[in-house]
Amino acid sequence: SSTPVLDLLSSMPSANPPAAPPLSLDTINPKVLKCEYAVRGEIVTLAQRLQQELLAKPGSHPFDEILYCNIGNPQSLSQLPITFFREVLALCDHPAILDKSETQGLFSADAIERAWQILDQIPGRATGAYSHSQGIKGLRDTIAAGIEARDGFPADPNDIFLTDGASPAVHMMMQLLIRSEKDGILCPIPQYPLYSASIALHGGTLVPYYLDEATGWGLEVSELKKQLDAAKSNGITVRALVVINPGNPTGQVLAEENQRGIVEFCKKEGLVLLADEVYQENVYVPEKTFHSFKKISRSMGYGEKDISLVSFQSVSKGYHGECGKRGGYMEVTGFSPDVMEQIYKVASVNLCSNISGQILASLVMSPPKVGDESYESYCAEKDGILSSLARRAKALEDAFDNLEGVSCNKAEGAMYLFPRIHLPQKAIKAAEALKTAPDAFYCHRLLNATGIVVVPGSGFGQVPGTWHFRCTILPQEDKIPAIVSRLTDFHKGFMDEFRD
Ligand SMILES: Cc1ncc(COP(=O)(O)O)c(CN[C@@H]2CONC2=O)c1O
Repeated sequence: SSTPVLDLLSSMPSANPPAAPPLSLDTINPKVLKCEYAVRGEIVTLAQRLQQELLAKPGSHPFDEILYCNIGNPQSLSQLPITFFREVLALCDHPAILDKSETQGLFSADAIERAWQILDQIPGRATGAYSHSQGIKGLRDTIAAGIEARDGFPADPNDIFLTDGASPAVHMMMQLLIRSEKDGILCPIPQYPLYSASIALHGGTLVPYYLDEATGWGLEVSELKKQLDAAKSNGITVRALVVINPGNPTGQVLAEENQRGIVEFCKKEGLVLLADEVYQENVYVPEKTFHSFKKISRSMGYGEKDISLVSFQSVSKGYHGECGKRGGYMEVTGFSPDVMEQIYKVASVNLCSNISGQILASLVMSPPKVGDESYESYCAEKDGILSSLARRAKALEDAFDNLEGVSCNKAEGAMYLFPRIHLPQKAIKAAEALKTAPDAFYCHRLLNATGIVVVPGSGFGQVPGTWHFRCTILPQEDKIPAIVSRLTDFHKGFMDEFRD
């Protein structure tokens, strides 16, 4: 029966409904409030303010420039992009010049050939069009071939999702895995705070496992088991294990045997292994080699039916450092077809990732080969960047190690150093008086005295009672001596002021 008119009228909104209260911290999603991302936290905000003050009033601070050592953003610190990659990108984005005779003189023959090859894989040769939601199939074929060449085991292009950097891929997996706060994700401590932020945003629980600083940030399977059992006893269902290899902020490169133990652990406990491998090209010590978890698991005889493994890659790191191009992928293996369909559905909500990032991801996984015209120049650029990063890592590691009360593990890989600072009680009390973490207090004082921006260890997590900060190895080599002397002078003054 129809609803009586009176009911309809009473249910009609009144002519002047009360204005909705303006949004406040009390009325936004509490998961957003809980989320934190220290890499661009309040130290960086202060640095940006100081930078404005220096611009407005040169000489207003005891330094003439801000040195951003807080973020792994190589090209913001003058690192040059790889010529071949940029040639291909430019040609793909303006195909009209491909046919011009003068182009032959401006671009390498193999870049022109690669651009044609890529454009032939894009419907309508239009880099301005939406692509397949997993990314252009031809580029996924290239990336799969690159993974196979790296690992020696098959890779399926249909397992690859091209994303706007690794970050959205991580968010997608957290969205898939976390059903409530009762779902936990095992994360390393110290960790890259994308993970703690994403888990918070998706309403899950971060289950910490501590890397062992005394053994060069070793990852002990016994620690994984201990933390897993503790979480279970608190009613948490642990869904996945995050491993960052090479590590951020810790810089360690896992030994193969350690990786095998981790794969066994995930298989035995039924955990999805989330392998963050964005620094796979950043290994600086001869005694370590990067092995993907895909390669390790397959070499143990574990296939699709034995372990669920998601591997993340990015164009932001390595020797290419193309952070702003927002390229990357996740290779999703060991999931059932119907779950893969759900992941595809979520990817399709964002339509597709940006095409430049997709092209770049394919170039990173299939760079110039022996015999290509660009091969020698490509190798010179790549080796030049990586050997310089290795020298900078060593120089800064030695500098930190020479500071009173500071110890610094070797940066075997990645782009960071994470020195431990043994702060005097006087400094800790001074920090407490300011209601700030002791390492944040140190970083603030460092910034105000030298213009050097580093991130407090509390932004990555650390064993309670220990204090660290993270410094990138990215400032150009000619700036390293000035950084070292500024840092050393500051630290001496700080310790003179607060020594117990
Ligand atoms: C371990 C790790 N995973 C994923 C990402 C995300 O990379 P995308 O650019 O591909 O999204 C980063 C970025 N590194 C951050 C950014 O700079 N400094 C850092 O610690 C990272 O360090």
